[in-house]
Amino acid sequence: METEDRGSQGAHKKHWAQLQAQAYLTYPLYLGQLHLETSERPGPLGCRRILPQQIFKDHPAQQLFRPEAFLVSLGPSGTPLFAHQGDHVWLDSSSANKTSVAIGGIIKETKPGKVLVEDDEGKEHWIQAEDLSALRPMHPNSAQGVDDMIRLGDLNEAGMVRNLLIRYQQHKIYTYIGSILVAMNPFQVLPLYTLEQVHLYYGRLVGELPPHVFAIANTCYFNMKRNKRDQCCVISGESGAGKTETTKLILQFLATVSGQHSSIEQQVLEANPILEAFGNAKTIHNDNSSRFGKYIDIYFNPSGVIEGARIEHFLLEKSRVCRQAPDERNYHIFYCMLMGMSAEEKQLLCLGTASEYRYLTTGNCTSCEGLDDARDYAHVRSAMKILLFSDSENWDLSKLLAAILHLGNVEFMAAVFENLDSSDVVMEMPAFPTVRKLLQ
Ligand SMILES: Nc1ncnc2c1ncn2[C@@H]1O[C@H](COP(=O)(O)OP(=O)(O)OP(=O)(O)O)[C@@H](O)[C@H]1O
Repeated sequence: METEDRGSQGAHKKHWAQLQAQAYLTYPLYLGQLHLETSERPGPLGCRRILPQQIFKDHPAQQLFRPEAFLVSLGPSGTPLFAHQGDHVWLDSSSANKTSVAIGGIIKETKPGKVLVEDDEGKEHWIQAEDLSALRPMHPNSAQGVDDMIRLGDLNEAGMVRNLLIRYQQHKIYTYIGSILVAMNPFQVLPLYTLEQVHLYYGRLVGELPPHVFAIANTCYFNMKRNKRDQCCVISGESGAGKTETTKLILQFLATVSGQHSSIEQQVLEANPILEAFGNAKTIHNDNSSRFGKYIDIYFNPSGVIEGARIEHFLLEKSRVCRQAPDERNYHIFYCMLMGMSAEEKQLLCLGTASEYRYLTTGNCTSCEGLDDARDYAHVRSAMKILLFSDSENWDLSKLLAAILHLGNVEFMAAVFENLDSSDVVMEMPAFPTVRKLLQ
C-alpha cells in the first residue's frame, strides 16, 4: 500500500502510515471520530481516540479533516478515501444512473456503515461500506465550475458535463474549451445580446471577459483585419441546440462592428427571415428547425466594412413539402402566407385556410404556439423589399407557393391506357384547373 506523503515531515509521515494501516487492518470504514493506534499511549483495544487535527496539524492532508463525523475507507487503488458531510464526490454511473458517465453529488449524511449522497439531479443514494469504491473525491474546481474547461481538475466526460450543468443553472450558457466555445441553449431570452454587450466585447481578447459568442466573433474579425486572412466559424450541434440563433448573433455582431450601418449590412441580416421562412419548419425537436445546411460567406473590404455576402445552401429536406411526420409542419412560408395575405390576394390565388390542404395537414399540426405566422409573413415581405425583390417577383413566388398547395389536393382515379393500368387526374375537382391557371 502506498503511503501518501507529499513532502510531509517525518513525524507526520509515521502517523499517516499508521492511520492507513489501521484503516486497512481493522475495517475499511470508520465513522465518528478517528481511532488511531499510536506507539506512545495505546487506548482501548489498542487504539486511542485522537482528533485528526492533532496529528495532521501541518500535513497537507489535514485539510481533508473536520472535527465532525467523517469516514475513512480504502479507495480502489488502496489509498484511503476521506469523506464527510458537504463533500463533493463523483458517484459511479452503475450506482447512480444507467448512463456510462459518473454523476456529481454531495455527501448529505454519514451513518455507521453508510453514507447518503445526493446527486446533481436531486436523487438520494445510500452507499454502503462495501460499495464505497463507487465514490471518488471531486476536484474543488469541478465542484465550483470553471469558464474554460481546459482548467478542469477532473478533465473527463463527467467533469465536462457537470461543469456545463452547474454553469447552466447559473444562467452562464457559454463556456470555453480553449478557443472553442460551447453554447448551451437557454430556451429563454437572456440579456446577453444588447448593443452594450457588443461594445463590451469589441476589441477584447478571448478570456478577458466571461465566455460569449461575441468574443468569438470579435476574435475572427480582428484576426481577419490584422492578418489579412479569411476566418471561419464552424457552428455545429444537434437539432435545437441553437446553431441558427448563434449564426444570427455572429452576423449581428459583425454587422454592428463593421461600422458603416449601410444597406448591405441590413441586407445580410434580413436574408435570414426569408431563408427561415422557406427552409425552416416546426419539428418535434425545434419549432424553428432549419431543414438545410448553409455556408455563409461575408465579404469585407480592407478597412473591415462588410461589402457583400453569399449564402450557399445544401441538403434541403424536399420531402417535407409533400409529407410531414406527426406533430410537425411543412415549411413556415405556407402557413405564413395563408395567415398573412390580404383577402384579395388569397382570392386571386384561390387560397383558403391551412386545414384545406393535404400538404399542410399530414402532421396534424397547422399552428404552433409561440409562432405568429401573420407577423412573420409581414416580416418576410419587408425583408424581400430590403433585398430588392420586385413586386412581380414577389407575386410569382406567391403563385408558385399557391400552386404547390393546390397540386397536393389533386385527385387521381384508376384508368386503363393501351391495356395497361394507369391513373387519370380527376378533372371535376377544382385543384388541377387552378394549378394550370397559376403555373400558366
Ligand atoms: N442563445 C439563445 N438565446 C435564447 N434562445 C435561444 C438561444 N439559442 C437557441 N434558442 C432557442 O432555441 C430554439 C432553437 O434554436 P435553433 O433554431 O438555433 O437551433 P438549431 O441548432 O439551429 O436547430 P436545427 O438544427 O433544428 O435548425 C430557438 O428558436 C430559440 O427559441
